[in-house]
Amino acid sequence: MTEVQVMDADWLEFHPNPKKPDFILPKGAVDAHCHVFGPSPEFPYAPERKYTPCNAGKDKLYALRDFLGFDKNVIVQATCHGKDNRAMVDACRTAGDKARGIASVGPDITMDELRDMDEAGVRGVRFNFVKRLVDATPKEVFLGIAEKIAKLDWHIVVYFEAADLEELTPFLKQLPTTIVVDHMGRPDVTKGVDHPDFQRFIQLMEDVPTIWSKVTCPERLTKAGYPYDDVVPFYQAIVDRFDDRVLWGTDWPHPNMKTHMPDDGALVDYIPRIARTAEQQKKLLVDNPMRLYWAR
Ligand SMILES: O=C(O)/C=C(\CC(=O)C(=O)O)C(=O)O
Repeated sequence: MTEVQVMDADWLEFHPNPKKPDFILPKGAVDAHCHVFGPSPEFPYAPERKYTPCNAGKDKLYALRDFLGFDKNVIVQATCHGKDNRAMVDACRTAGDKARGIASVGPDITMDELRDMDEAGVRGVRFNFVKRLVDATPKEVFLGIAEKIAKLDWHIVVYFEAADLEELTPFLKQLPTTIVVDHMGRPDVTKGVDHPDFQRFIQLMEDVPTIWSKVTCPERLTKAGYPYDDVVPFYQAIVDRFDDRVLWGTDWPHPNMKTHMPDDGALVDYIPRIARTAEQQKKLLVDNPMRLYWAR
């Protein structure tokens, strides 16, 4: 019998009717960080998951894409689906050239399986180090996966929290591909841009020209709450230095938000505070994601 997977009691569902953004996105803009959840039971959540979300399938994602004015999506495998990439791959196939994917795979993945995903639009894997989301994976396992995916010219998305960066740095420097760091490595924004923890991240991007950053998730990083003023200097510090290596995304459907659910239209309106010039905005929303995900 199919198990009914009920969302967690404290789960916050995505915004039911976001505002139409005032900020007009440049033509061809890419939402380069979002997820699909299920829908279960068609795409069941993984037994090893740490949370059970609401269903948030491809149809809803693509309706939001069109409503906000985006042209394309990059769909990142969320941990609630473990290493079962079917929902994400199905969403990519449905969107055709309008979506790319980031998978989560184990060490036993074969080159044939990777090639199948590549044909569907997958262009990378995600290594997750956030302890509340996943059980730890040995670094040698990640290095083995990195060697395989490098053959397909994929890249690696890494998700970690600021406190873990120092320990992770030698590992990141060993990875053979481009690396994209989720949400600027999740700085503690109460410490300020000049704190050694955030300066360490800036220094890493200075030292390693293949490291990119997503300038995403003010709703997650803020301590002050909406309109997320406290996160603005962090984004500007990264975008002003590395405007060729930054990506932006909604993070829809906003997993594990506990304080509030952001309005996706208001998140789009926040973009001009992250990237202040039209040139920076075009790089962030069009040129950079196109170079990384749509080169072929
Ligand atoms: O959207 C995100 O990046 C953030 C997540 C969830 C997540 O990534 C996952 O489950 O894979 C989080 O911080 O809870």
